[in-house]
Amino acid sequence: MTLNRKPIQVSEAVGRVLENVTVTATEVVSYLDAHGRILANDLVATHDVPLFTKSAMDGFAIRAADSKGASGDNRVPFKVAEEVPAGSTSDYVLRENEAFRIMTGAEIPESADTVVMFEQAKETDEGFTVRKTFNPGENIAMQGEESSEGDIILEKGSLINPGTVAVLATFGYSEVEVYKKPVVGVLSTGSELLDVDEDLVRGKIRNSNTPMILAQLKRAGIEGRRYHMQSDDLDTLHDNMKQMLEEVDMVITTGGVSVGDYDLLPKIYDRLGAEVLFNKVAMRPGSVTTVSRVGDKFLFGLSGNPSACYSGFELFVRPAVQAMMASENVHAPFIDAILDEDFTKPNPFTRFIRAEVQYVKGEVYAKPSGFNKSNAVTSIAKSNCVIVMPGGTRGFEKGDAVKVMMTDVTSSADRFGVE
Ligand SMILES: Nc1nc2c(c(=O)[nH]1)N[C@H]1C(S)=C(S)[C@@H](COP(=O)(O)OP(=O)(O)OC[C@H]3O[C@@H](n4cnc5c(N)ncnc54)[C@H](O)[C@@H]3O)O[C@H]1N2
Ligand code: MOO
Ligand SMILES: [Mg+2]
Repeated sequence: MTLNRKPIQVSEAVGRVLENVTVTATEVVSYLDAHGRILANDLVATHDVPLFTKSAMDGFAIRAADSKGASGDNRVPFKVAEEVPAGSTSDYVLRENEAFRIMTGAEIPESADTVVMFEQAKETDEGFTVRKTFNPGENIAMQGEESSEGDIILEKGSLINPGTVAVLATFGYSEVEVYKKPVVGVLSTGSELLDVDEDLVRGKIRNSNTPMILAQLKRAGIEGRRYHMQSDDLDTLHDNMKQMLEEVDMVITTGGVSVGDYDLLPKIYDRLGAEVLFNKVAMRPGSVTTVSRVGDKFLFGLSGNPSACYSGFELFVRPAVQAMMASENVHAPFIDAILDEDFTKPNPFTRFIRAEVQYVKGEVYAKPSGFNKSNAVTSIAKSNCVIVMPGGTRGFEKGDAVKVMMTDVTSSADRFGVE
């Protein structure tokens, strides 16, 4: 184990992780299970949308020419010849001043070319009258106006969102080829750790990292596999991790990556013959975060301190998981915000501060979410983002511009966004 590790910049560390990604194989899933997955092929339109020229309104379909010259003083009368509800069609050919009573979504019969909304017509015993000249195409959705058969609607690598699911259904794709979700194993190390339902005893604490990471994986759309936490015993830990490597595509451990007598991960990477991509990053917290590789499998050695562990996941694991599924957009959104309270500590390394973003009158404010040391756990719970302060900077003051990495886009303002 080397005590003098050489720190690399965060961006370089992220880059090294992404360079080493192996994309997962693909599988075919039901369109109903496809949300959150990544398309393995271009999604191609199997027909025009709209599929046929249809009424966009409830009203009357007429020949526009028949309304010529209509005005308030000279209302032009129409007679209803047939009804066309949505889902029905008609081959009836309109004669002069005849109309279809037609509903939104119904196919426009060949002989009609415009639709008079109910609100634009005055109903009479025989039909209705209009008070203006209609142009062809009014209140009509034209076949193919949105997209044409053969169009690429979404490219390979796109995230399947609820709209994509609707597109799959539109085009009759009941199944879709997507990239497999990596199988991710999570193992916390530390002889001080107890399980959630164990009684606290002197010198011990409950394991909060494993469940936190399982939740972070869930937020990234992955069902992680929980491994039972391990004491700091070299042989057992080694054997367990070797076994894990046979069962999963990616191993996440927490704790034991620093330079303490019982920080065993460096020795285990050695024994496993892992290629260490980096073991020191110029960041706080989580400077000892270590990422290595055995074959095409990543081992993420996250720091044991909860805040460092959390940030390490968001910075390195989340993009890696996305990239393994061939996502085009692997990074969290970074936004500009106004710092909402003084932060006086200098930042020799890039600093990540769990924080809360709020939108106030069109401005974005970010405020540290409480006690924020590496060992903090409560500030993670109150955060929806992480403030990034570049290395080599002095303290920041309230009102300064800062960069913010969003972690939780489901968080929202306390009021509805429009009056
Ligand atoms: N001589 C030095 N000592 C330390 C350094 C250093 O550079 N030189 N770095 C410090 C920093 S910074 C950090 S961060 C920690 C990293 O420690 P490890 O990643 O080796 O993690 P552990 O030693 O196992 O645990 C650290 C801390 O976190 C608690 N912990 C661990 N696992 C969990 C868990 N699953 N749930 C909740 N809490 C957990 C553990 O009890 C310790 O308090 O090293 C510093 N030391
Ligand atoms: O690695 Mo530690 O979390 O920098 O404070
Ligand atoms: Mg340690």
